[in-house]
Amino acid sequence: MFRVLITDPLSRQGTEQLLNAPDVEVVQKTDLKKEELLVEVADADALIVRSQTQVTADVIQAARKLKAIGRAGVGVDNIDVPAATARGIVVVNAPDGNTISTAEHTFAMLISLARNIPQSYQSIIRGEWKRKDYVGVELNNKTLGILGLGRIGAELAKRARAFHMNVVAFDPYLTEERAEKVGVRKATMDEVIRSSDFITVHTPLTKETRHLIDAGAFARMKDGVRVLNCARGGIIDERALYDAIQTGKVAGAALDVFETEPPGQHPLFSLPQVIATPHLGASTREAQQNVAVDVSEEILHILRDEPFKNAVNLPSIPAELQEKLRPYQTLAEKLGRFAIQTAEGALEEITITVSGELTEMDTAPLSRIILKGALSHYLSDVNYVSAPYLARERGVKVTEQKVSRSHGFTHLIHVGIRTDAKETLVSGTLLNGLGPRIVKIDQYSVDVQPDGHLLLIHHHDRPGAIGRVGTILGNHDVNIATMQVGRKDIGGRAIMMLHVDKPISEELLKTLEELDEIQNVTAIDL
Ligand SMILES: NC(=O)c1ccc[n+]([C@@H]2O[C@H](COP(=O)([O-])OP(=O)(O)OC[C@H]3O[C@@H](n4cnc5c(N)ncnc54)[C@H](O)[C@@H]3O)[C@@H](O)[C@H]2O)c1
Ligand SMILES: O=C(O)CC[C@@H](O)C(=O)O
Repeated sequence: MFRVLITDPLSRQGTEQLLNAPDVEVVQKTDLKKEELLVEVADADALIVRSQTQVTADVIQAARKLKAIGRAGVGVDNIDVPAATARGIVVVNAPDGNTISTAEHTFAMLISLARNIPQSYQSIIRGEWKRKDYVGVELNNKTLGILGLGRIGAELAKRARAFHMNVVAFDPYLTEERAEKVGVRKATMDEVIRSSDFITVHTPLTKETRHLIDAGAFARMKDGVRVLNCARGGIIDERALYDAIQTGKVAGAALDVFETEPPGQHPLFSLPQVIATPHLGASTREAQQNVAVDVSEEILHILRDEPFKNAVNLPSIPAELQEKLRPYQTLAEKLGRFAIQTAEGALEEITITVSGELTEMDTAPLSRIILKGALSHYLSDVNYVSAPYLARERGVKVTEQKVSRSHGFTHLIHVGIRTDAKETLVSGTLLNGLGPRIVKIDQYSVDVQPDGHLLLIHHHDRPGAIGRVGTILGNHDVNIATMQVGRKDIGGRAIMMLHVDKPISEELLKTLEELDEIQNVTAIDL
C-alpha cells in the first residue's frame, strides 16, 4: 500500500483516481507546521503540494521512503529540486492544467490596471462618485511587451491580439516561426523594455530571472509604463518598482505574486497605482481540477513503476522514443550491473558506447539505466534520477559515445569500466526472439544470458582445467546450468563463464582461485 501525503488544498474531484486506487492510502493534511510536516513525510511514498508547502532539503531528508514529489501546478520554486534529485526522488509538475486560467487572470489584471477598476470600486463603495480621478487608457493599438513566451505568455498574447494590441516578446528560445504563429513580434529584452506601454513577465523564477526588471530596466522604460507580474514574486524588484512608481515613471502595477507570500502589509499597497490579488492566477475550478487530475495520474504512474511524462528533474522522453527504447532497457540495466562486477579497484570512469541501429536514436535514457545498474552495486539508494548526480558527486567520469561499426550485430551496447586498477569492457545486444545477450567480455567472444548467478573465471587454456572447476563446484553442491568457454589462442589466456544455480560463497571462490591454471574468479549476481 502506497502512502500519498497531500499538504496543500487540492480539488477533491481531481484527486478521485488517487482516492479510489486500491493500492493507495491518501493522507490529506493542510497548514502543517514544519515539525508536523517532518513527521508526516517520514513514511510517505509520495508527497503532493501546491505552492504553499515548502519542500526544503530537511523535509526531503526526513522522508525515508519518498519516491515522488508532485506539484499541482507549474512553478517548483517551493521544492528543493537538487536535494530531491540527490535522493533519487522524482519531481513532477502539472504544467498544462492552469495555463488558460493564469493567462485569463493576467488579462483581467491588464484591463483592471488600464481602467482603474479595483480603485474605482473601492471609491464607489465608500459612497464617492469620482469620475475624473479614474480616467483610464485603452488597450487598442498599445504595445504589450511579454517577457517569457512560454505556455502562459503565448495564451496571453492571443488574447491581447484580440484586443488589437501590438505584442512584442522576448524569450531566449523564441523562433521567428513561433513568434509568427502566436502573432507577436520577436524582440530583444531591451526592445521590449524600451518600446512597451504595458510589460508583463511570464518566466520561471531562476537565478537569471530574479530581478529581471530592476531599477536599470525601469529607467529605460517609457514614461507612464504599466507593469504586471502574474508569474513569480521576485522577477520584478519590488523595491525598484516602489521607487519607479513614486517618481512617476511607472503609472501602475498589477501583482498577483510577491517576493514573500503572504506579503502582509506590503509598502507597495500604500500606493494607489498598485492593484493586487493573492496569487490567484491558477485559482479557478477548472485549473484546480486539471492540475489535480494530472498530478494524481503522474504520481500513480511513478508509484506503480509505469511511464510518466512531466518530470522536472529528468529529461522528458517523447512517447515514441520511449517505445523504441523499451526493449533495450533490461539489456542496459544488466550490462551496467554485469560490467561493474567484473571490475576491481576504485571506479574512475564509465564509458557507454552504442553502435549500429542505436546510433540513430537518442540513447541518453539508456545511459541513465546503465549508470543506475552499475552504481547500485556500490550504493543502496540509486535510481534513474539520482544516478548521473551520484556519479558526478563521486568524481566518476561518464562518457557517452556512438560508433557506426557493430561487428555483424544490428546493434551493440558496450560498457567500459575504468578503475584505478584496470579497464574492462563488456558488450551486449538484444537477440531477436532470445532477449538480452552478453556477446563480448574484454577480448573474448561469448554468448551469455545475463541473469541469475554467474561465475567469470580467467584461466590458462590447459587440458583438465574445466574438469577441475566442475569437480570443485560439484563437491560444494553447486550445480552448473550452462557453461561457455572463450579463448584467443590455443594454450593461451581464456575465460569460462558459468551459470550456476546458487550464489557462490567467498570460501568457494578462494578454493577455485587456488587451482594452478586459474588467474581469478569473479562471482556475478544479476
Ligand atoms: N500566478 C499563478 O498562479 C501562476 C500559475 C501558473 C504559472 N505561474 C507561473 O507563470 C510562469 C510561466 O509559466 P508557464 O507555464 O508559461 O511556463 P513555461 O515554462 O511554459 O514558460 C516560461 C518561458 O520563460 C522563458 N524564459 C526563461 N528565462 C527567460 C528570460 N531570462 N527571459 C525571457 N524569457 C525567459 C522560457 O524560455 C519559457 O518559454 C512561471 O513562473 C509559473 O510558475 C503562475
Ligand atoms: O497552486 C496555486 O494556486 C499556484 C500555482 C501557480 O503558481 C503555478 O506555478 O502553477
